[in-house]
Amino acid sequence: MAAGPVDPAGADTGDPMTQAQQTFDVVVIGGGAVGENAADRASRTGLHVALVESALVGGECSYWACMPSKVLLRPDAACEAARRTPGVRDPGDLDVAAVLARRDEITHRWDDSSQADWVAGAGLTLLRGHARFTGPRALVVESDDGTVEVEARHAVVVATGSLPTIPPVDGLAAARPWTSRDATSAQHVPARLAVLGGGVVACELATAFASLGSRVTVLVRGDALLAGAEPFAGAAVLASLRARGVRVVLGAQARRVHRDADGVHVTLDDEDVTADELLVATGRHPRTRDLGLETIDLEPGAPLEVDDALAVPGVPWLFAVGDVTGRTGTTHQGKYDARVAGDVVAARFGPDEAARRAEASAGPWSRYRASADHAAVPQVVFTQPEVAWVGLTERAARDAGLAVRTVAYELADVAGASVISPDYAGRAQLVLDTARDDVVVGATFVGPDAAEMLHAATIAVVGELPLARLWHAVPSYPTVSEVWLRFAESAGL
Ligand SMILES: Cc1cc2nc3c(=O)[nH]c(=O)nc-3n(C[C@H](O)[C@H](O)[C@H](O)COP(=O)(O)OP(=O)(O)OC[C@H]3O[C@@H](n4cnc5c(N)ncnc54)[C@H](O)[C@@H]3O)c2cc1C
Ligand SMILES: NC(=O)c1ccc[n+]([C@@H]2O[C@H](COP(=O)([O-])OP(=O)(O)OC[C@H]3O[C@@H](n4cnc5c(N)ncnc54)[C@H](O)[C@@H]3O)[C@@H](O)[C@H]2O)c1
Repeated sequence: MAAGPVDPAGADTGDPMTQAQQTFDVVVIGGGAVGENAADRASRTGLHVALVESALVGGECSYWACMPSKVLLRPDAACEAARRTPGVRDPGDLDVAAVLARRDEITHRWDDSSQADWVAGAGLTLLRGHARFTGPRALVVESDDGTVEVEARHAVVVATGSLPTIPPVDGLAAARPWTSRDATSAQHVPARLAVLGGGVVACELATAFASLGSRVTVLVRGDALLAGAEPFAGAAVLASLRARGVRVVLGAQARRVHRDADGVHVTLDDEDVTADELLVATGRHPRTRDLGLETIDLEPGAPLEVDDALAVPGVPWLFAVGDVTGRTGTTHQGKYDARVAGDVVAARFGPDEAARRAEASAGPWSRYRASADHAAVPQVVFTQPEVAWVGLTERAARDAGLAVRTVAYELADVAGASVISPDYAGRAQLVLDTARDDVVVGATFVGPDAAEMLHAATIAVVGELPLARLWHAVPSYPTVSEVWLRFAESAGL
C-alpha cells in the first residue's frame, strides 16, 4: 500500500507536495543507501514513513562513491587478471572512453528516477528538499517549490551522510581541488593527477587514474598507506602502485597550494609537486552542520552518537544511521545499522505488540542491536592487489588488551593460487584470541580477488569460532580458500 501523508488526527490528507504542513509517523532525513533501508524497514509494521532527500535518491554510494569508483577500477583489474593468465593472447589495453561511458551508465547519468520509483514502490513518501530541525520531532523541508513544515509523530531517523574534509592547508581551498566526487564523475582524465592522503579513497582512485593514463603522484603524510589495515597490506599496495608508475611520496607535508595557468602546485618541505588536478582524499566528516541540531540541544558539526539500537541517548524519538554517526564508514555496514534501526523503530512505534516486547528485551546479537559494529566490520579496498579485512588487526587487538597470536600464510603457496596464475602473489593472516581457545577476532587477505574471500572470515568472527572448529570447515580443492586449512596447520592442528 502506498503510504500517503496523514494529518495530526491520523486522516490521510492526499498529495504531500501540495501542503505546507504534513505529519508522518516517521521521517527519515537523507535518501542515501542507508536512509532508504532504514525507511523501508521502519515502514514494515504499517507506519507511514517519509524520506527526505535534498539531492539524488541513492546518495553518495550510487552516484559518486562505491559504484562509479568500482566501475572505473574493474576494467584494469580484468586486464591484469588476463595478463597473468598463461594462454590468454593479448588481453589488450583499456578503452578509456568506454570505461567512462560505462561509469555514466552505472550512475544512470546522475538521474535518480529509478530509485525514486523504488521508494514509491516501497510505500514510502519522498519529500524532495533540504530538511532542518525546528524543534523536537519538527522539521522544515525547503526546496525550489517552497517550504513545508513536517512533523514526525513518533520518530526521526537522521541519515545525512558525510562530506569530504578539506584540511586547512594554506591556499588549498582556493586552488579548487578535486574531491572524490569530481574524480568519480570526471569526464576527462587529467594528464597529471596529485592525490593528498594515503587512505582508502587515495589508494583506490590513484589506482584507477593511473590505469586510465594519468601520471599520478600520491602525497602521504605518514610513513605507510592504509594505516588502519595490517602493515603488510599497505606495503603490498605501495609496492604495486610504484610498480605501476605511480609516484608515492611518504612523509609529505603539504605546506601551501596554489593554482596558476600551469596547474596546481603543492609545496612540500623539500620540493614542489605540479599537477593538472589535485584530489583531496583526507577523510570525511559527518554532515550535521546545516540540520538545525541546535534546536534540539545537539551540537551542529559533531557526529550523531548512537547506542546499539541506533538511538541517540536521552532523545527517545531520535535515531541516526550511516556515515553521519561516525560509527560506520561503508555502505554495507551503514545498511546493516539501517536494518537494525528500521526494525527498532517499527517495533517501538508500530502496532505489533510481539515485536514491541521482543525489542524491549533485546540483547546483543539480536536483530534489534547492531553488535557487529564493535567487533566484526568488514572492509574491502579495491586496489591491486585487493585488500580485505574484518574485525581487529593485530595491533588493534593488542591495544584493546587482548592476548592474541597471528597465523599468516603466503597465498601463492596454496594449490588453488597456481591454477589462477603462476604469478599469483598475496598474503593472508588471522588474529586469534588465545584466551578464548584461538577464537578468530580478525582476518586480512591481500591478493587478486581477495574481496571474495572475506565473507568466510566475517562469518568466523561474528560466530566467534575457534580455529579447532574451523578445522572441520573443509575448503574445496583447488581454491585459494584452502588457505583456511593452511592456517589451521600452521597453528599446530
Ligand atoms: C570515493 C568513495 C568510494 C567509496 N566506495 C565504497 C565501497 O566500495 N564500498 C562501501 O561500502 N563504501 C564505499 N564508500 C563509502 C560509502 O560511500 C558511504 O559509507 C555511504 O555512501 C554512506 O551512506 P549514507 O547513506 O550514510 O550517506 P550518503 O550516501 O552521503 O547519503 C546521505 C544523503 O542525505 C542527503 N542529505 C544530507 N543532508 C540532508 C538534509 N538536511 N536534508 C535532506 N537530505 C539530506 C544527501 O543528499 C545524501 O543523498 C566510498 C566512499 C567514497 C567517498
Ligand atoms: N572500498 C570502500 O569500502 C571505500 C572506498 C573509498 C572510501 N571509503 C570510505 O570513505 C571514507 C573516507 O575515505 P578516505 O580515504 O578519505 O579517509 P581515510 O580516513 O581512509 O584516509 C584519510 C587519509 O588522509 C590522511 N590525512 C588526513 N588528514 C590529512 C592532512 N591534513 N594532510 C595530509 N593527509 C591527511 C590520513 O593520514 C589518511 O591517509 C572512509 O570511511 C572509507 O572507509 C570506503
